[in-house]
Amino acid sequence: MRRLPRGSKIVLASHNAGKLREFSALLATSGITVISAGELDLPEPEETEETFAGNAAIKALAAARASGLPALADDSGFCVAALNGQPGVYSARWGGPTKDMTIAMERVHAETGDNPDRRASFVAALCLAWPDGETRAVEGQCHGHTVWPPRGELGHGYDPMFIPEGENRTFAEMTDAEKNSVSHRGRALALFLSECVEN
Ligand SMILES: O=P(O)(O)OP(=O)(O)OP(=O)(O)OC[C@H]1O[C@@H](n2cnc3c(O)ncnc32)[C@H](O)[C@@H]1O
Ligand SMILES: [Mg+2]
Repeated sequence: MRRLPRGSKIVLASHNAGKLREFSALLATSGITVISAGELDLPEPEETEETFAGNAAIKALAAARASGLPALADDSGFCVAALNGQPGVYSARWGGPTKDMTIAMERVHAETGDNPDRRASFVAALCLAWPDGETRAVEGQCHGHTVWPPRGELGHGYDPMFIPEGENRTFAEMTDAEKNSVSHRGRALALFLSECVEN
């Protein structure tokens, strides 16, 4: 399996500002240079798969083919036990056409109702795609529970309503560095660096 040489330039195939900020911190010391899909004016492909890995592959392949560079995509979501794992791969779509995350969090809260089961987790699937179509995927998870009302101004997405295991603050009350050290994305990226990048 091909590994990414140190010093490579790759496309980060995401249009989500919060993810891009976390990735740039996580990759800062990796020796990998990144350019975002937005900077290259790449279109956002439709995410038609039913799995995180499937949608990550769609995004990574589209960006790699359009740019001629290896591309790394992240497909992620919030999985709530009381909702049988929803919103899952539909996490962005629960925010409606403008991906309004306040609306998305309110929907999770409304649909959870008074169910005492507050367990939830974040999942991130990362896919590295090469312009010739080869792909490599890794996944990270972060378990915890939901809180309501939302708390904190940091982070993005569903962060204000999620407390990771062993913490009493929401992700939105933690700095990017604190969140990255335990998050689904931080864990997935650590695996990516060890399995997919030359040491
Ligand atoms: O597809 P790209 O361009 O990367 O951007 P996106 O925002 O559409 O990203 P996804 O399709 O992967 O959808 C993920 C959803 O899950 C949410 N999400 C993902 N990671 C998160 C995190 O670390 N904290 C909070 N919410 C997160 C995020 O807000 C999105 O609504
Ligand atoms: Mg998306």
